[in-house]
Amino acid sequence: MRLFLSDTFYEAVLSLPKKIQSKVIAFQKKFRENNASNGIHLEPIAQFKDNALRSARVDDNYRAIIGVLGNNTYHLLYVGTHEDAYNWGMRKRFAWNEHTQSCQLITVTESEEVVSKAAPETTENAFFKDVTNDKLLAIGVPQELLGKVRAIQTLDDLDPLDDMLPNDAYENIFNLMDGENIDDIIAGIESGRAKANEDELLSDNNKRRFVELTDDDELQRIIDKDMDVWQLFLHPSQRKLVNADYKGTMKVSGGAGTGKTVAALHRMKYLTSNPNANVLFTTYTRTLKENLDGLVQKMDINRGRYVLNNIDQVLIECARQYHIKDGFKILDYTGDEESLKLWREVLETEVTEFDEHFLYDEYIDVIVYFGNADAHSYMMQQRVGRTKALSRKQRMEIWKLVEKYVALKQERRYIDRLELFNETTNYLNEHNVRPFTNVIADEFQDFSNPELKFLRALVAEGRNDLFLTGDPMQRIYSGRKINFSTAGINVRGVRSRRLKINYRTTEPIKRVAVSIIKGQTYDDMDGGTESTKGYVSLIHGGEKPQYVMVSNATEEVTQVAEWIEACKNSGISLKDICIAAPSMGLMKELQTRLHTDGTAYKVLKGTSKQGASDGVSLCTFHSLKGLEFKAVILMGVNERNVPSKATEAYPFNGMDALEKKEYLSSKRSLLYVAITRARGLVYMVGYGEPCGLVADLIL
Ligand SMILES: Nc1ncnc2c1ncn2[C@@H]1O[C@H](COP(=O)(O)OP(=O)(O)OP(=O)(O)O)[C@@H](O)[C@H]1O
Repeated sequence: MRLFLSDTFYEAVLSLPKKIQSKVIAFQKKFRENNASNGIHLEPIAQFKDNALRSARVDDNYRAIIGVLGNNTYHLLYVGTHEDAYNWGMRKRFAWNEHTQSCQLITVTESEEVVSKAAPETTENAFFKDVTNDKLLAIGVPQELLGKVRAIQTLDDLDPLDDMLPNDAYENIFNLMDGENIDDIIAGIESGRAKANEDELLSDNNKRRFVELTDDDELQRIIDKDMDVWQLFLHPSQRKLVNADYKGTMKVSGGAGTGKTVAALHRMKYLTSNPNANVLFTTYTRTLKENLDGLVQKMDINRGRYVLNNIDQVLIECARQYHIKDGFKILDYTGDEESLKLWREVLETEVTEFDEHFLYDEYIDVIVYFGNADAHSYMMQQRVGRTKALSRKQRMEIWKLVEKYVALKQERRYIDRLELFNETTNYLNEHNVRPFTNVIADEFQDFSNPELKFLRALVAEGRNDLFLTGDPMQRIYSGRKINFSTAGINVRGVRSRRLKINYRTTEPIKRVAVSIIKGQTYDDMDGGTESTKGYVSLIHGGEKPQYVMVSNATEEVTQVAEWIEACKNSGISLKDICIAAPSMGLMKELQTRLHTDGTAYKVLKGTSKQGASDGVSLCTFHSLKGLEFKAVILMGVNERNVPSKATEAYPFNGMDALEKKEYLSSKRSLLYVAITRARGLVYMVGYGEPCGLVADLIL
């Protein structure tokens, strides 16, 4: 007998009390031993519309719903109280789809008792009037729903079908309506089918929702380890990416919540199955690294085969190991005024039109960024992103000042952060030292070119060298332009893939998030543009995000307090709620209010969490990156803090056209990031001029 566990069953088990979970494990063992035994009561139920579905007895109160395929293959589909399980089973059909080689669950509504097998005539306005039935079947549309699919005219007609259609068919239809070519979709399905002589039940397409329980204790192990759904079930597009060998680098992009980090984690598991592996998993910020720590531990990976660190720590350890700039202090403009001080010192004895800010930026953004080692290379350098044009004479003058600055730094034993990246990269390349066998980097959009070059140098060029995951639409640090080719990383053509299924947010949240970035062009970081097409949300239904404008800060706080109360009343615990604002300063009054109300909270700042661990989280929009919550409340959402257009008011003073464009784009991305952290609810509030990016949400 073969027994499969479905994602729907696993999610249902996880929501049951521990005592019942143990009973489900015991039931599963008994079922495997002898499913015909009296205690199991495996039987069809008269109210079920599908003969392939059976009920089985877990205990007096609980029932499992089992899908039967052929004589000897059973699928655990759902478990719940007697009433809950029957209600579930009454609305489902379970079938093997030969086209996609996967089991499908179709939801039938009350009125769908009799489903027509024949597809009606296609009307003139039908969206799929030029698509043949064969092709619709090939993308997973069940025969019985062909008629309904054929009747679709606009995306709004797809909405009522999202519950009814199997998930894979829904995604494919959405992508088709979003402009994807049907033959490409069919090719994707084809590649997820089992190869000749392989077990069809173990095709990538089927493993997305069904894993085989190969021994009696497997379910127990899965539950005991408190495995998350993403650990067990991978989308075929994720699975294909992570369990493959590549000639070189692979870049994986995708909108927020499309499972890029999950893919990166599974990739690490795959690569560390090699006993000689020494894999680096890195990301830009320390906060993200902290979040990843917990996830990596869940993956049960051999500790000796990987290093998990944020990029700065990798640099520091590498420089220390190879004695690069031993004893030097690292300067960083954002956190340290020291480099500006050094520039001022250089300027004390010079007469020049350039000030320390201009020189600092020119040095870091051009000379260090592009690794100009001498005057000649600087003279020839294209100054991408810099707006002030420079004559040859001015460049010569700057280079002389740079030489003085570099000498002064050397004397004081200082090094700029990005410079240390360059020096360490040069050392690794010159000595052909490659500390890692493979490098995985998450959130690639945050890296700068010197950091990417460093990543390139950490691993020998070749098979499975780099695996980069990220989303150009989430680039929230303006001015940090990257280009893979310039960094020596080849991600052209087949070496770039996109993930499209949003596992995190509901469809209404995703729609608002997409509307924020729609119509914008995003650099794919390799000379092209990133597509914003084909981004399907797996979680259909749910509340539309709300945006409320109030008159002042006090009313804003009152509104937030009301939303917290509403969340609590609908069963969301405080730790699943996050309140974020463009800056922490905007949340002072809220903190006082939370104290008065006795609402527990914690402040997330960098890697630290101060306050009640089970309280509401408070943080800035920036700190929301990489996190996720059931409910996200955003404060301070107005045109001043999150501008949609360039006006001379507010923060634009002194910016040139390019800087304004970059600034606006980074604010857009920031709001996109903030909204997409929510799994279920998004509330926004502000006072003053409404933010143009979401103004249409105001009722
Ligand atoms: N195959 C899967 N099955 C179930 N859940 C998944 C799967 N892949 C991802 N998820 C869930 O979707 C959510 C988003 O995943 P993940 O963080 O990997 O996305 P991401 O693309 O890195 O997101 P972002 O760019 O917004 O940070 C997480 O809750 C994750 O557990």
